[in-house]
Parts: sequence; C-alpha cells; structure tokens
Amino acid sequence: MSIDTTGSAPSGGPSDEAGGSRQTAAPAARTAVVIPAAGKGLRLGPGAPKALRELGGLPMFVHAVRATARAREVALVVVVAPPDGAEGVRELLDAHGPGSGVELSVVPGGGTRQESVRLGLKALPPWVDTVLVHDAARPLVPAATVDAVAAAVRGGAPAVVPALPVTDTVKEVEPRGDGPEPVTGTPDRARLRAVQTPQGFAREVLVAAHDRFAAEGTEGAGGAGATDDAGMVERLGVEVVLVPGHEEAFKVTRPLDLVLAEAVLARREER
Ligand SMILES: Nc1ccn([C@@H]2O[C@H](COP(=O)(O)OP(=O)(O)OP(=O)(O)O)[C@@H](O)[C@H]2O)c(=O)n1
Ligand SMILES: C[C@](O)(CO)[C@H](O)COP(=O)(O)O
Repeated sequence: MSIDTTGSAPSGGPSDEAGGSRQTAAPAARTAVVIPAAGKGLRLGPGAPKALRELGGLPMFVHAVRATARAREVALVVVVAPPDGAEGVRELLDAHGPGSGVELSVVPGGGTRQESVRLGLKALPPWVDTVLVHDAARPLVPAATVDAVAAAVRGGAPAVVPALPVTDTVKEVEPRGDGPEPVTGTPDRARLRAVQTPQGFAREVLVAAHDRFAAEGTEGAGGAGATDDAGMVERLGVEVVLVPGHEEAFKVTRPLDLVLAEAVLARREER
C-alpha cells in the first residue's frame, strides 16, 4: 500500500486535470473511489470531525475505506480529509488501512461536500475511467453494493445510484423557522426512493457536472440544492439509474445512527 497526501496523483504522478505530463502505470481495474470525509458532523453533536469519530474502535472513515477497497473493481481510494487533518488521516491509514493492493491517496477537503468531492476528483490519475463517490459517513456499506454500482457503470450506464424504497410517508411543506408548517402535498410513495452512496459515474460525466456547478459559483452555497453528486449529473440532462441499495449502507448522521452502527458491527463480528 502506498499513500500520497500531496493532492497529486498516487505514486507521484500529477492529476490529469492539472495538466501534468507524467503518467502513472494503469492497473487492470480502472475504478477509483473518492471518499469525502471532511465534514464536521454537526448533527452528530460535539466532538471530533464525524469521519474521525470511532466505530468499533476505529475511525469511521477507515471502515469506509476498507469497505470500498474490498470491492473487486476498485484500484484506488482517495480520502478527502478535514482541511487541516490530512496528515493525521494518512497516519491512521498507515496504521489501519486495508492492507490490500489498493492504492490510497489523501487530499485536504473544502467547506462543502461538493467542494470536497471536486478536490478528490482533481487528485485522480489519468488511467481512472470510473469514479465512485462514497460518504465516509456510510461506513458499513457491503462490498457487494459497491461492486454492483461499479459493474453497472462499467456496463455502460453513465450514472448509477444505490437506493431503497421509502418506508415513511413523505410530505411537502412550506418550510417555517418556527411554528406548525403547512403541508403542500403528499408525493406518491411508490415513486420515491432514498438514495445512498457509493454513487458511480463515468469519470467525464462527473467531472463535467462538478465543473459546471463550480463555474456557476454555487459550490459554496451548497450547490443550489445538489445534496448528492447524481443530482448535479441530472441537471446536465444525463440519465441516472438506480440499483438496489442496502439497509447497512445507512448514513451516520445523528447520535442514534452511531448506536445502530455499533450494533450492526457487533452483529457482524459475532458471525
Ligand atoms: N465540507 C464537507 C462536508 C461534508 N463532507 C463529507 O460528506 C459526507 C456526507 O455529509 P454529512 O453526512 O452531511 O456529513 P457532515 O457534513 O460531516 O455532517 P453535518 O451536516 O451534520 O455537519 C460525509 O462523509 C462528510 O465528511 C465533506 O467531505 N466535506
Ligand atoms: C450523498 C447522500 O449521502 C445521499 O443520500 C446525501 O445526500 C448527503 O447529504 P448530507 O446532507 O451531506 O448528509
């Protein structure tokens, strides 16, 4: 395993988006995973940045790296670290990384998820043709889900998202800061899906989507409502398709999610 923290391509090669001329040798698999891990985790409550919070004695992002590195198609994992925490993340990967043949790279992140993903994309070497974007906050995603997304992209779909049916009834409202919120509609639940990560893309499609949003200057404002990468790709007019997600790919967002994640991990270890 080799780890690069410079923000350039792994093994010393520069990013092709940076216009560098050196090339890294292309492995047989050409899929890379970008793991945005630079968020603060405000909804989880006070403490270290969420990706560094421990689950089963290991930082959450380490689980996400291991889970995605286990997938057959993945040759490179780029971790997008808290802006001032890249060195610490590199040291944690040195100590607890997957130890497989997968290449690892660490780059500092930005102020929004969208910015962080864009910084991760800039660190990809030229040989990558398929990119999966996976939240560090979804540490327990099964490798089979990662493989299913990668396989669908490699099979020709430009954008693939794992998703599950929605179990609650969902209301549209007129948002109010305080007081009761008027309901403006009830979408047909049969047509709704809750989307997860990793979301997989043909590299050029994802880069085009991020370039467009960055050019429009909406990155800092949360991407004008683009809370996931697929949402940005949809706005390019590119078709996005769904594959089955997995219950254990849930996102650790609030304190109760961490309790659930510990329980799922403990159950796995019992098996
Ligand atoms: N500036 C940011 C914000 C978020 N993320 C990452 O995006 C993923 C999904 O975001 P979310 O669950 O919202 O994480 P946080 O932003 O950390 O949470 P919160 O909104 O509660 O602060 C996480 O892995 C998080 O680390 C990131 O890399 N850079
Ligand atoms: C990308 C995502 O995990 C898909 O469900 C989600 O949109 C991230 O949202 P967050 O508000 O950044 O947690």
